[in-house]
Amino acid sequence: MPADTTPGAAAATASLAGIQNVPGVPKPDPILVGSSISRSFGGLKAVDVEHLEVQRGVITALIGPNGAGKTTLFNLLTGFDVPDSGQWQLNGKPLHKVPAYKVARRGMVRTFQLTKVLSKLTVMENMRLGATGQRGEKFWSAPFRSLWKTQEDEITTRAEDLLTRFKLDAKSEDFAGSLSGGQRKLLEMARALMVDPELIMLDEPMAGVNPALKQSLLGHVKSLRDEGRTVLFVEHDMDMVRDISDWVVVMAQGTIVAEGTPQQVMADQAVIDAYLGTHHDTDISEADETEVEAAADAELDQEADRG
Ligand SMILES: Nc1ncnc2c1ncn2[C@@H]1O[C@H](COP(=O)(O)OP(=O)(O)OP(=O)(O)O)[C@@H](O)[C@H]1O
Repeated sequence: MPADTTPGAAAATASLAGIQNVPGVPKPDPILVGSSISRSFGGLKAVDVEHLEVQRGVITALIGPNGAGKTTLFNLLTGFDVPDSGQWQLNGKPLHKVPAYKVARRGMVRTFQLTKVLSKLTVMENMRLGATGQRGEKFWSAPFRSLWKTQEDEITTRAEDLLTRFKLDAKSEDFAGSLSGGQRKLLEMARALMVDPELIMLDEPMAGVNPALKQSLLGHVKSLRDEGRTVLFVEHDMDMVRDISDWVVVMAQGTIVAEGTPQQVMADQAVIDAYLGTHHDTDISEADETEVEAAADAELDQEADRG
């Protein structure tokens, strides 16, 4: 795999140098800090995170087997669900009990595993909706109409620029429902950028994306880091995790069981244990594959010897 030579990659690696690979480890410049975050559904503790810090300006992957609590943690952090306990801060400001639209205004937005683009609205209308929560609605009254108009123009220009960047400008007036799965993911990412977030959280950005668009999506995620944004993403596609993440956090049964660089994490026994015994549709590492192949070869050799 070619080395990542994007401008943000070297800075991200440098900012993480020397950090211990242990769950909950403090970071030198965390944009997001959370403690004692828990959420149960009936008798099941879906999330039970003691401590988590997300380093600013880097791409962090959140991985773990199905049902580990990754999406639930995303929902809690972004105000789409309410925890049983816990607190967390964005840039040092508490976000606990802050509703989702206000979380977005403060600079943290998320996308969804199943895209939430509105099929019966055009691509442009979806983009404009991404900007709601800005000043517009308050400024509708007559004395402020010209200010409102200025803001509307700014929103349109920003939407057009983002659609061009994500190569969706030709589809601006198409219904979002006519887009492919990958294009919807791009639209969701572009829409999230309407509020100019500092921290963008992507829930399974590669799910349902065809191979041709995958590279383009990876490039877009890296470009977010190049702009100085922080990215936290949930993903099962281990190639993507290996390819673009600077840091990896591993969840299993609601807790964080490992943290580290992709190389450290893929070699971590706790991670391998977390994945074993749980149905999962992706491999863990090439090293594992080699080990499995070697074991199979040895077994065949034994069979041959016996035969
Ligand atoms: N609204 C809910 N009601 C009841 N149980 C829920 C609810 N949401 C999540 N859970 C349960 O909480 C646990 C964690 O689910 P969650 O979706 O957060 O896991 P995940 O790590 O994102 O999994 P996946 O990788 O499959 O998306 C699972 O056992 C799930 O069934």
